[in-house]
Amino acid sequence: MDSEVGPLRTVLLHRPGNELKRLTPRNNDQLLFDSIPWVDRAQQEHDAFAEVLRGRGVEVLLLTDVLTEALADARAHAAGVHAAVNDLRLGENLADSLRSYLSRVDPPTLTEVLTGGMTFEELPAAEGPSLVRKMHHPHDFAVDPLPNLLFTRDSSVWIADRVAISSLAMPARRRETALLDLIYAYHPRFRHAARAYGAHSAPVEGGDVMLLAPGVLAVGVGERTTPAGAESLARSVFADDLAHTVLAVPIEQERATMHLDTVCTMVDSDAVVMYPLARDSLVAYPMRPGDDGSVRVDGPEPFLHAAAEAMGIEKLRVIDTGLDPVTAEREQWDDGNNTLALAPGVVVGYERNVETNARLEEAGIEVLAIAGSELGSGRGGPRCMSCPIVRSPAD
Ligand SMILES: NC(=O)NCCC[C@H](N)C(=O)O
Repeated sequence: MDSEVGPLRTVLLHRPGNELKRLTPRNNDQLLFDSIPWVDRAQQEHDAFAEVLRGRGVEVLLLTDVLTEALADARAHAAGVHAAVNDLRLGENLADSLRSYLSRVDPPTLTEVLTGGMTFEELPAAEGPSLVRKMHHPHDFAVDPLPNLLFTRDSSVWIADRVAISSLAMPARRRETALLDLIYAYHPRFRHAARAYGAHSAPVEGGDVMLLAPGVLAVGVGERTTPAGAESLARSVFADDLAHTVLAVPIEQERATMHLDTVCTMVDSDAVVMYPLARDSLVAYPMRPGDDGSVRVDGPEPFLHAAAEAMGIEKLRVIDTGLDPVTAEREQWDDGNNTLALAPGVVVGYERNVETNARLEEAGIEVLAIAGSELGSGRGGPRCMSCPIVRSPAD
């Protein structure tokens, strides 16, 4: 897979489950949601999203299915138990008894605990007294839920035939990495996939990584991906000969622009949709392989110019969303720029971004509009909710 827009063949999604039912007004900020989603409706919206993809011939893999399949391997099961139990939170005794309980549950039950978490009152009955159990509120989490699994884009990234497990920046998301690691290490379909980059390196999140063209990557650097993360990703893809240029693109360190794909996504082989305010201000630091495994850095220079040059095209077209600043800001917040390309010139977008979608259509881009009133409460659109695994070449 070497582009953002080549016909999408296989994608990894996560149908939201019980982990969303754990969100309350007290924990939603920490768990990176802006409101409390209506879970049944979020599931309906997600099912409709998956149907749109299947209707266009895309094979949809669901994260809980592949996780459960992977957990059938005893080594994966042990790794899953290890990932669920936090000794520092539970203390030695409770941690041991939870480990011993989980090591006996079947794969679907372990998947449920790993994704939906477990509260202290849901812990298996205790054998002896435990200060930890006594002093925690019954609704405290013994195992944290992972509501942001929904955004499969961020936790792993396929570059050519290699998979990079992200190193996630926010504490609420860090354990996602362990689940993806387990899927790619033990699922029969993936266990031979070669790795790029690594989960224990400096933070890089998939929403910041864009495959602009074969051999050319852009990496947003801001609230999530750090300069060190972008540099080591570049080093890793250069060493594996997966890219000749990586553009590090600084973005505002704010919630509204947490990833590069919140302000810019590709809609055609030579075109992007971009938040109007970013259009003239985005810059790039081009990185190229230097001598002896070093990374050469140039710039900063205007992003659009650096991207076109690295892609070997005359110009990277920006679809003019022509919006007034208030509409632009509203639709950016609602993931108007966060489209998922199914093929060159065909994208999925949230229906609520009426103006952005209209401008895309006027520019000849087909927009498959989906409902996202509940899905969007975690601040992510169709690109965030999808991890492409296989795309055909764009041309
Ligand atoms: N690529 C993306 O922009 N993903 C959206 C992630 C939203 C999630 N609530 C987060 O804050 O990480």
